[in-house]
Amino acid sequence: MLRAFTGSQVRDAERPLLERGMGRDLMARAAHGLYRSLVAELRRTRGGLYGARVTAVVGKGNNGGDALFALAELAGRGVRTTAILASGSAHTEGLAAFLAAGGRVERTLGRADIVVDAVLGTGASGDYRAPFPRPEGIVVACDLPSGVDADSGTASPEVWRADVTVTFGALKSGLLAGRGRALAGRVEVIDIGIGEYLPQPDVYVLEAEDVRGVLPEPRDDWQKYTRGVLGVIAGSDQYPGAAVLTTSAALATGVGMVRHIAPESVRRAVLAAHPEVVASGSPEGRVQAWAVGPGIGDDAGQQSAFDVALDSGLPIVVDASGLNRIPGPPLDGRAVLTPHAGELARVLSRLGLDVERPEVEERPIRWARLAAERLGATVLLKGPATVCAAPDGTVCVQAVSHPYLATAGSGDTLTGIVGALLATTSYARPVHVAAAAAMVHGRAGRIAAEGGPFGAGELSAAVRQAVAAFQGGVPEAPLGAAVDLPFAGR
Ligand SMILES: NC(=O)C1=CN([C@@H]2O[C@H](COP(=O)(O)OP(=O)(O)OC[C@H]3O[C@@H](n4cnc5c(N)ncnc54)[C@H](O)[C@@H]3O)[C@@H](O)[C@H]2O)[C@@H](O)CC1
Ligand SMILES: Nc1ncnc2c1ncn2[C@@H]1O[C@H](COP(=O)(O)OP(=O)(O)O)[C@@H](O)[C@H]1O
Repeated sequence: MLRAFTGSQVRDAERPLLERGMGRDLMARAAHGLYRSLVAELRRTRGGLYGARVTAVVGKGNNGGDALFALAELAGRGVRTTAILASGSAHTEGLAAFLAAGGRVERTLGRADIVVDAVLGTGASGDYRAPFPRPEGIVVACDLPSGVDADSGTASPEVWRADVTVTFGALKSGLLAGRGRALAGRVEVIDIGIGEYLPQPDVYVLEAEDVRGVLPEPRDDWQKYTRGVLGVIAGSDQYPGAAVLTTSAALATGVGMVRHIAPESVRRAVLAAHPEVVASGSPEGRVQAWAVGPGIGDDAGQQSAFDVALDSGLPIVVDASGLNRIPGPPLDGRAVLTPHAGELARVLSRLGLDVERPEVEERPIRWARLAAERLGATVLLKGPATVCAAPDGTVCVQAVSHPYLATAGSGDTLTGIVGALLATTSYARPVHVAAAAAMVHGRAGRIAAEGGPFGAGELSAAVRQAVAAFQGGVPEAPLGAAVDLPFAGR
């Protein structure tokens, strides 16, 4: 599991070392890490350092200092380096090292293979105005894209989109969610030796092996009931397709049985697609978990089935119109709610918090965490990155996804995946179940996208492949020191 921290958590972790006079060492490690990333980027894009030009736009703080020392190292390798002092002054020692190594200070952005954005890092406050429009070529952000808030991921309008962000000490929460995620590009974390001073993380990111730990491992002694039965309350005469999508996804994720509750016409549609489903008009028979809400609209029978499911005290995932029917807090700790930003804004408004969809999109971690704490349930907030928050404040952010997932019915698929995992993994925490489900869904989206755009009806086939890939332990992306945040800003 990767761990991410707020900007102030990282600054607090640096403090004991700064007090011991190690500030220069920390900056040297950060600068050397940035230098190495720039070398790798130059090798990747132009085959080597010979004849390369790198420009840094630097602010007056330590963020600019990091970049000046990094460029001094590059200059020592023969790279032509220029710096633009965005606020007229710069970190004194950094500038001296840069000039001594042959770097030049300019006023305008000329041609460069890479432009380093080092105006502001964790010391940013208030609105930021970039000194120039974003250059066309490769931008590498030093610690954070200047103007991105390290905690929330909110960003001033003019922030440059980075191709790569080289961040120091630890992954920052603001690079995982909100606009910060889209602006950061690929994120590389440089260890500067503050690990032992870091507190409890602000946010976690599940990796492939964590997802494997949540997925049930096939066992010889399984039988369909012990493996896990999922009750699905989905679909109505108005929205029959949602029931097909939810049950398809649950079956593809793997369950002992799906019991489906819906009006007759919907049951017929589900049975035509999946004859193995056990269907009835009202909740009956035992289940280990419930998936409730997709396509139930205002169907009175489905709504009272929902009440039965809620009263059962079993693990439950609630989506779509089901979210309008959740009772006030506290909910059962095993409940998982799966709103998108608009739905979460409505849920929060019912709790007396006046918030609109754009605010939720801007600070997804904050609002998901607040909703989970207030409701006493796990909240899975959907969007380009999926934020899963537990009532105790634990948050997981999963960014493996594909923009083609933004298609009608893709959320119904996710509900089926969450439901299947709730029914079959009694040992995992709901917040980890939710995050693992988001990973399966996101990876399925990527697999499906290999063949071009798709409708949600085609997603379940890819869900099976995603589950198989996680069970086989195939890493999705270079996770660990480098965090791949796919499609960010592209
Ligand atoms: N603290 C440390 O020991 C280390 C810090 N490091 C680097 O230092 C950075 C933090 O350095 P600083 O605390 O000097 O802060 P920054 O370099 O992020 O910027 C602070 C300066 O920018 C100004 N400023 C703030 N918001 C602004 C805005 N919206 N528009 C214009 N100017 C604004 C401030 O007045 C201040 O002078 C980190 O991001 C990281 O890059 C690294 O060198 C590792 C070690
Ligand atoms: N831009 C995007 N990039 C990647 N995934 C997205 C994006 N937008 C939405 N998603 C994902 O697609 C799904 C959409 O769910 P939802 O909005 O509930 O759709 P529906 O209600 O039509 O089923 C969610 O899992 C969400 O995280």
